[in-house]
Amino acid sequence: MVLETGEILGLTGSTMTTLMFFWAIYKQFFPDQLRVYIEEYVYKMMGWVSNSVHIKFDEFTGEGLKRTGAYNSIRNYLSSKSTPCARRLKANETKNSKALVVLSLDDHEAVEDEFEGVMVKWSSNVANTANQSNQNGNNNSGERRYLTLSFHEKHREIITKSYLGHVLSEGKKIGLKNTERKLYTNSSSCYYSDGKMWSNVPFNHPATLETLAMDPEKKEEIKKDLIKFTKAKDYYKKVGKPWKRGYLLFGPPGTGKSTMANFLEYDVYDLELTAVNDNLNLKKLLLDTTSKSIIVIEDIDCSLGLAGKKRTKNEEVEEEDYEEKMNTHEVYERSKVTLSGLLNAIDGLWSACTDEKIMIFTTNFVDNLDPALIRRGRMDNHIEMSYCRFEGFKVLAKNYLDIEAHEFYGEIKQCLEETDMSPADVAENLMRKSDEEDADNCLKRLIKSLEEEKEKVRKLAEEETREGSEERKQS
Ligand SMILES: Nc1ncnc2c1ncn2[C@@H]1O[C@H](COP(=O)(O)OP(=O)(O)OP(=O)(O)O)[C@@H](O)[C@H]1O
Repeated sequence: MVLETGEILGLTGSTMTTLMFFWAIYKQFFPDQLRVYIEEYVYKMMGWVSNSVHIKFDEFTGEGLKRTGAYNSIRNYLSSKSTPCARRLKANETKNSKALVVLSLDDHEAVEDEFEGVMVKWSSNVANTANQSNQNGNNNSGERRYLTLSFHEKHREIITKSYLGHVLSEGKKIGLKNTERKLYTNSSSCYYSDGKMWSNVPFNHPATLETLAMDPEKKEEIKKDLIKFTKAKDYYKKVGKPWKRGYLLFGPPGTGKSTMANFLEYDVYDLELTAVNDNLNLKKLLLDTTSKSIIVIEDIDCSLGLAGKKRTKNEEVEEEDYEEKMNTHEVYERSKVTLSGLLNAIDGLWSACTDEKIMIFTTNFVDNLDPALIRRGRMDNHIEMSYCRFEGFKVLAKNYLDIEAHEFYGEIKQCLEETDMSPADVAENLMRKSDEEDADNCLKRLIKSLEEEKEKVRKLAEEETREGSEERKQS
């Protein structure tokens, strides 16, 4: 029997009407709670008759209070997969995000993904749970969202052992990239009024490794070292070391030591040691930092007082005496963090509690530091930030004046070799004082300033020689 087109359309129409009728009855007469059970049961039955495996990821934890980290990571991962191809996306306004809205898979929408030649399907689902709500207000309409991963039974091993780990770690990375970076600071009262140990502000430092004036080879080395570290999770695990790296940046003021903390897209914890009450609080503060973060302790020689410095015999005795008094609460006026407290905090057991930590210590006087503090393993990489030389100057001229060559470059090169000027001072001279000021003027100002500096040093040296010879005469 061959059906005419009209008959086919009629048949389809009446089937659709019947289905819609039953659907309306089902929705109207079955209580929400019962519908959830029925839907889950049907879902299970489908699993029995097909070869597919389904894994469900709920949006909220069992108590319904907190969105699960896994759900967030998967949502981020799927956002990157679905944005270019899914037909229906949802725009979510999220706190602390760089973008105004973050796109994700809309409810009842699905997207396919491929991993090592295996195809999987992700779908975004909603179940009605009228009486369940949570305190976040995100789910107060009584809807429970979940993501379902479906794949063929024969790929169970690769999916559970490799694919899921891949999705979670990629999603976490995407989340971090999308999140606004923060700069954290600690306070002397230990806890802020909101009960937190750190307060934070959005951190949008414009400096990058590219804009930093320093020897290009050294810059490349640092870049490679940082990138190697960020990818070395498995290596650190294999050799049994916590995944952390310490950098000691030393050199004169204004050479970019503090700015260096900016070179990974990580949150920065600017730890003010003088505001830390004691060793215990230092540990608590460090435990309260997140993974993938940079902890900066500036001017470590000044922050720790005597404790961080190389000591003479007398000073060692004084220090022991001080520590004893400190334990009996007799002195309060100095930073109460001791050298051993700091060493413990850097590489004690706590340091294995969170992953991917970078510690940066800066100092103007590296020779003053106790060798225990800066030994390799604690401070893995010692980087000298030095005065501005010609290569560094070229970077600054490009940044500040948009020029790559100039007739004054020869003269400037020579001056920079004969004079020690910090990149901060060179940059200050190159900064246009008005919109109209041209590059020639800025470069002339720099040359004048370099000449003056050279003259100052020459006079100082002369004076010192004179004083030396007078002393010799007298003795
Ligand atoms: N190497 C550099 N390249 C580009 N700009 C620099 C460099 N060094 C310093 N500057 C400029 O000088 C400012 C101060 O630099 P920064 O605070 O990083 O120096 P520092 O070495 O930490 O100084 P201090 O020892 O006094 O803390 C920076 O904001 C930046 O504008």
